[in-house]
Amino acid sequence: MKIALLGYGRMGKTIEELAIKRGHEICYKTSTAIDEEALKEADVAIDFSVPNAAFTNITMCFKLNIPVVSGTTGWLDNYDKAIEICHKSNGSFIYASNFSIGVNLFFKLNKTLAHLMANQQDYAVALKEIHHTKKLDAPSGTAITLAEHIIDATDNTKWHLNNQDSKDHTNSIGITAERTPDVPGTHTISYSSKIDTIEITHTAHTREGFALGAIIAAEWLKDKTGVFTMNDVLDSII
Ligand SMILES: NC(=O)C1=CN([C@@H]2O[C@H](COP(=O)(O)OP(=O)(O)OC[C@H]3O[C@@H](n4cnc5c(N)ncnc54)[C@H](OP(=O)(O)O)[C@@H]3O)[C@@H](O)[C@H]2O)C=CC1
Ligand SMILES: O=C(O)C1=N[C@H](C(=O)O)C[C@H](O)C1
Repeated sequence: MKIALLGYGRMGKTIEELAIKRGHEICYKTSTAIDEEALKEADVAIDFSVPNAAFTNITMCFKLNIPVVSGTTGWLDNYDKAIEICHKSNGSFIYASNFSIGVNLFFKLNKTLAHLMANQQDYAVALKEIHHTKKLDAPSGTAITLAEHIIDATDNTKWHLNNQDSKDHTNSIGITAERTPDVPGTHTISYSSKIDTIEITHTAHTREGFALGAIIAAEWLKDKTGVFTMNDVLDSII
């Protein structure tokens, strides 16, 4: 498979290494605006760029009819617009806030725990994410996905970033975002009462899990048309 890497930073480089080991070719890589002629050569594009470039990169792939997998976080205000363009141009697209298989299993665990805790009024839920100091967005995309899944199962109606504002936080899940050098990504959900705390944590030891999941998603998407999620990919491989 010929892969174009849109964004050649920490993730782009890790994907390149693993993709070559899986027998793929990196036919194009960029950390700036796309060269359309070069991108046209690709069977699939993988976008791990920056929040303000993701929408342009993704919609360029739709225009050129290249299936695209995106893991870039912090651009989701434009997600619905991207989906509309994808459908109109008969494109192929998967976005995930986290492509790691382990995190996607952790998403399922989080949903199950949220359902169990839904009627336990003595417990307060909280979310914490820790990432490296180079991360541009906070909270992480993964933390937002985890919060959204808890909101779907409980009385909580929104989330907020702790220490950022003093608005009304009734029925809102507080997310603490900590930045520590070199941490690939750690997410914890805790339910605390006066008596005890129930806590689940996913700790990424390296970026390989994110990269491998994105490549598996790209292999899966290559010959399909439509908008998919990582759940669609996992349902077919687990
Ligand atoms: N979904 C998932 O599983 C995961 C998602 N992520 C997300 O992926 C994104 C990238 O993470 P990471 O690799 O660590 O970040 P990096 O900063 O290491 O890489 C981003 C790269 O994108 C480049 N870039 C800037 N503008 C453009 C453009 N217009 N087109 C293409 N590339 C551009 C940057 O170049 P320059 O440095 O010159 O600006 C940089 O090389 C982040 O949003 C992060 O949150 C990360 C890990 C897992
Ligand atoms: O920026 C990162 O590094 C990561 N970003 C993603 C996110 O925002 O959730 C996924 C992973 O946690 C690493």
